[in-house]
Amino acid sequence: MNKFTNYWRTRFLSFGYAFQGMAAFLRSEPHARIHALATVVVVALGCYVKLPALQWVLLLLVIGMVWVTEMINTVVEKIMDHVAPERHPRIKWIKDVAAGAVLVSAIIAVIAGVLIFFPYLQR
Ligand SMILES: Nc1ncnc2c1ncn2[C@@H]1O[C@H](COP(=O)(O)OP(=O)(O)OP(=O)(O)O)[C@@H](O)[C@H]1O
Repeated sequence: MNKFTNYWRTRFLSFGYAFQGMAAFLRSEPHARIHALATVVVVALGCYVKLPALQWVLLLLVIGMVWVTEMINTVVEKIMDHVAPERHPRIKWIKDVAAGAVLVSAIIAVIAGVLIFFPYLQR
């Protein structure tokens, strides 16, 4: 196999692993299924009120931010549980700050959602 083919084969496999990661996250984390449901509801509402492109972009950005922070928070929790199963104030700090990142993104997403949808729901 030449270098070029090998490069694309490796990239293709990496995509496969990333999809496996998303599937594992959805399978194992109840939070993920709540996010999935919320995402479907919000996207359906966006289609119903026929959001313009720019508002779709903003909505998708905040939805993505919640997913990404939740996935990273879950990874942080799993790493800490694996490498340091004992209780320790530093582990509490790490997990609390990671959870705080999810909270920040969720609060921003709710505010953005209200600002985007409120004018449509008033009509
Ligand atoms: N090893 C530990 N040492 C000290 N505090 C911990 C430890 N593990 C968890 N905690 C505390 O308990 C909280 C909850 O941790 P946990 O790992 O159970 O996550 P969780 O928020 O319940 O996530 P999930 O519901 O996704 O499992 C942490 O934010 C932290 O305050």
